[in-house]
Amino acid sequence: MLGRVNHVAIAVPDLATAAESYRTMLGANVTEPQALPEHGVTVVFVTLPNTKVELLEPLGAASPIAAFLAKNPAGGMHHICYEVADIIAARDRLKEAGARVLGDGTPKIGAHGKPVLFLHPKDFQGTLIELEEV
Ligand SMILES: CC[C@@H](C(=O)O)C(=O)SCCNC(=O)CCNC(=O)[C@H](O)C(C)(C)COP(=O)(O)OP(=O)(O)OC[C@H]1O[C@@H](n2cnc3c(N)ncnc32)[C@H](O)[C@@H]1OP(=O)(O)O
Ligand SMILES: [Co+2]
Repeated sequence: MLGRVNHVAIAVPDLATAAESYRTMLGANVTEPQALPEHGVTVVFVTLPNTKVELLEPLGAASPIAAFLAKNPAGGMHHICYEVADIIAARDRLKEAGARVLGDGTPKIGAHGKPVLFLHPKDFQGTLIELEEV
């Protein structure tokens, strides 16, 4: 069911500082900020030869990452995104297996313009999983 790792996401308290650190300290190629109010985050992507790193900061008062940053004020690894060919089939298989699909189960359009869903971290070894249909 799982394809490539599309991205690994790091929640950060300040996106500009984090992006600059990747550019100057790590010599990385970092995209410009993308505000995604429907997700409650602003993101940049660090482009790598084999995958991406998504740096994200809260956007708006109801950001889903606010509680995470309250617990991890310096930031930290937030989620891993796996690619799937058919997100509805993946969702239904996971629900059948007893996994909690977050939200109402309807995929949202993610940062790459593709449908995404999230799976509860408590069902996957303490790791928040995002699925992106490619
Ligand atoms: C940019 C768009 C898109 C893309 O295209 O890439 C994105 O990536 S958007 C990214 C932001 N959106 C989301 O994260 C949506 C899914 N997340 C959620 O629905 C919530 O964050 C959550 C996972 C349900 C947690 O909600 P929260 O308000 O933090 O609830 P709790 O504080 O009660 O947490 C419950 C429990 O889970 C632990 N937790 C929370 N977040 C994570 C995490 N990222 N990784 C691992 N564990 C996490 C939290 O510590 C609690 O555990 P206990 O304290 O042991 O109960
Ligand atoms: Co993501």
